[in-house]
Amino acid sequence: MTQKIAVLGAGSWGSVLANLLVKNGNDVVNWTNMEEQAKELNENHTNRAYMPDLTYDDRLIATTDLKMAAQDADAILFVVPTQVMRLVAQQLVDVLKNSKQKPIIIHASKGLELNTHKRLSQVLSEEIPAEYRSSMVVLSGPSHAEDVAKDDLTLVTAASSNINAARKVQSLFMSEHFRVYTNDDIVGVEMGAALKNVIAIGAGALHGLGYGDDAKAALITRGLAEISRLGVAFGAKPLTFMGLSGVGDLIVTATSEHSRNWRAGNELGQGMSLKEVTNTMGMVIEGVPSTKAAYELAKQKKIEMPITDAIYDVLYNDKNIKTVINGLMEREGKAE
Ligand SMILES: NC(=O)C1=CN([C@@H]2O[C@H](COP(=O)(O)OP(=O)(O)OC[C@H]3O[C@@H](n4cnc5c(N)ncnc54)[C@H](OP(=O)(O)O)[C@@H]3O)[C@@H](O)[C@H]2O)C=CC1
Ligand SMILES: O=C(CO)COP(=O)(O)O
Repeated sequence: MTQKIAVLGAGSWGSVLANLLVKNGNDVVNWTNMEEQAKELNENHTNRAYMPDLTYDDRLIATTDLKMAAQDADAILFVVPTQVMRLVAQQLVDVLKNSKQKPIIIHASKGLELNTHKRLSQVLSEEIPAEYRSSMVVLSGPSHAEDVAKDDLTLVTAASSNINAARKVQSLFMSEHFRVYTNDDIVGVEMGAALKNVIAIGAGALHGLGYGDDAKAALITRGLAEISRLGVAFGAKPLTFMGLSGVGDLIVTATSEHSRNWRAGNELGQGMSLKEVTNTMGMVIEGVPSTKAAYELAKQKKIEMPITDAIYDVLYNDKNIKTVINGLMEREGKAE
């Protein structure tokens, strides 16, 4: 049965997921806060600032009217940057109060909220009262908008404590190019998603400085150990970090030139300042705020995260990258 789906956020990932959902036969409205962007998507079927090479399906409708997008929707997919998720959820509540049904709330963003350190499903649950939603599902995994836009092959995870809701989301997104697994560990999936961006900045920096494959493999492996340690301290299942939303997403983000986090690290490694990097990226670099949130969470829980500490020092204390790498290598010998 055709489902009415609102996709909130029309950046690279939001617009490409909206396009996928349309191609899967759903009625999809993509909400953006920019009039010009909605007009471009509706009239030219392009979104040049974010996905310059893609022509979108002409059945995709874009709007700046949140009520038109989300009222009476079967599912609402949030794909806005982490730090504005709460704001957008607050805007949505009035629309939901007047809706005839309770939608499934899904998000596909990756990060931790600054100050509260909360996961995004926690933020959404706090802002959207349970009486206005049916369930909460997280979509995550190794998935670059650039690859999905080309109908390359992508495999992700739909995580929820409500397995029926995860299955419903699985069926909404599955296509011959896009395969979805279900998972019941929402904590592990969200922690893996947020923390891999931190390690990807480090991997990009190693590349920018000219380090070789051994160094990158070591960073990814020891980075995964840190991600798992912090995630497990918050109740995640250790095995989740071995799956698509864990090591899978870490591999793609820490090695792909499509990754904004990897590219940010690469530019830092080549000597650009963080300000220059963020000003020129034109898209959200989630790993920057998530590094701060992860650093503070680790301190709170007394979890040892030397790589995260080192990346925090580079981003927030203006430390030299080579100096922090030397510091990591000179730590006392340990058992793996
Ligand atoms: N790109 C990808 O391949 C993937 C991204 N993700 C995740 O998806 C999330 C979104 O990323 P992505 O699409 O890449 O980001 P982009 O930077 O491409 O797009 C984000 C969009 O959100 C808009 N936005 C910012 N603030 C608001 C607001 N208050 N209300 C409405 N819209 C707003 C931005 O507008 P403006 O530019 O004007 O600020 C922009 O259009 C991130 O958490 C990311 O980690 C996950 C998997 C893959
Ligand atoms: O999450 C992603 C790939 O799975 C996208 O990562 P970037 O935000 O670094 O581009």
